[in-house]
Amino acid sequence: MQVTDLYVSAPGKAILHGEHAVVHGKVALAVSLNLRTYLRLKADTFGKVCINLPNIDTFLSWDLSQLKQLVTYGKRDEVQCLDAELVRRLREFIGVSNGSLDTCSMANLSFLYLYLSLFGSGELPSLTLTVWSELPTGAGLGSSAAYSVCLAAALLCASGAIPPPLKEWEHTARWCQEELELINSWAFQGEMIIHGNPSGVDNAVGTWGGMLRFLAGKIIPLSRVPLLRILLTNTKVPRSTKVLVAGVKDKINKFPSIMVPVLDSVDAISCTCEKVLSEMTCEPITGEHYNILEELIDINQHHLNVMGVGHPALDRLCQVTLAKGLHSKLTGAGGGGCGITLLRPGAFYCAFLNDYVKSNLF
Ligand SMILES: Nc1ncnc2c1ncn2[C@@H]1O[C@H](COP(=O)(O)OP(=O)(O)O)[C@@H](O)[C@H]1O
Ligand SMILES: C[C@@](O)(CCOP(=O)(O)O)CC(=O)O
Ligand SMILES: [Mg+2]
Repeated sequence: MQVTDLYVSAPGKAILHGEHAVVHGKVALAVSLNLRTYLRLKADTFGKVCINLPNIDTFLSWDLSQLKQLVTYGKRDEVQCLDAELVRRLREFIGVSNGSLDTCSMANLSFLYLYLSLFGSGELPSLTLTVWSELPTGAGLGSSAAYSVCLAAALLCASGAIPPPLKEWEHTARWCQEELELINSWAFQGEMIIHGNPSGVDNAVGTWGGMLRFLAGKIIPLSRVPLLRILLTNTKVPRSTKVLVAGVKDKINKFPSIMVPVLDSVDAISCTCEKVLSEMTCEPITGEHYNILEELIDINQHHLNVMGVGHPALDRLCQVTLAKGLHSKLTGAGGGGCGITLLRPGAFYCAFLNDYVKSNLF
């Protein structure tokens, strides 16, 4: 089977409010970043599938004849849950245990899962896939989702399920809503392999971009939002979303009467933030709007510490920025990774920021 060469890309994201709580059915507000993951798919004739992942030093290839033995059915259309048997066979094939957090194994597993699910036991195409990113891997900016969205979009195009992103005579093109939903649902499968129990907010931002409200799988684009200046700081402390999400679940199971109100409070923070943002688009922006946004950031950061996903490096970010009157919280899964700091309009902060924050700025 011959496929056509193509390029796709997907953005990373920052969660303003609602990380972790969103996994348990609460509201999250998230926005796409101008840091993207890019994928190039090239057709080959060597009877192999090759994957080049320079960000994680992974360059691998598999013979199509080996891969064919792993599937026993046709293309999968049902994309609500993972095919546990295929995951088990793939784990055995690449030699990775169920509890493994190895970056490279997770990236390979999600790629092979999507490739084999989308092409099935029919004719498997020989291709080389190269994926590279401007996003830091494993730092809370949704690199796993941007990776999964790129894989899903490229492999769906290659399998003919959706049209190619650009035709020769077009300068820009858009997939229709139905096609984007298909990309999103397959990207969610990739996230399930990497995260274990994702909410779906990251792959939704990776697929649609912009700012959105996410609640239990329901995606509402927020088109009327004020321009906010947000500083991203990477503590460079490595962590795994999968481990952090599982830790929060354990805590909820252990102390339901203590943790459920915390999740409800995060939900209320997201809703209040959404309301303030909407007010800021229809009335003159005042210092009071910023005061509320800053208080919400502080309260949420405390809640995230209660959930057990803080880190001394994130505390340091909060202290250093607060000394300059700025408010910060972690973004994404926490445990290290990145934090966001809200900047007020019209001020030049950079010169005042401590070396700790300056050296970790994007
Ligand atoms: N550019 C990339 N190339 C290959 N794999 C990637 C890339 N970006 C992310 N991944 C996969 O996503 C995992 C990180 O996901 P996660 O822990 O959720 O962090 P993040 O906050 O960046 O999404 C990596 O271990 C890797 O398997
Ligand atoms: C913690 C969580 O809310 C966001 C995780 O984001 P990231 O993988 O750390 O970029 C998990 C999820 O929503 O699936
Ligand atoms: Mg992730």
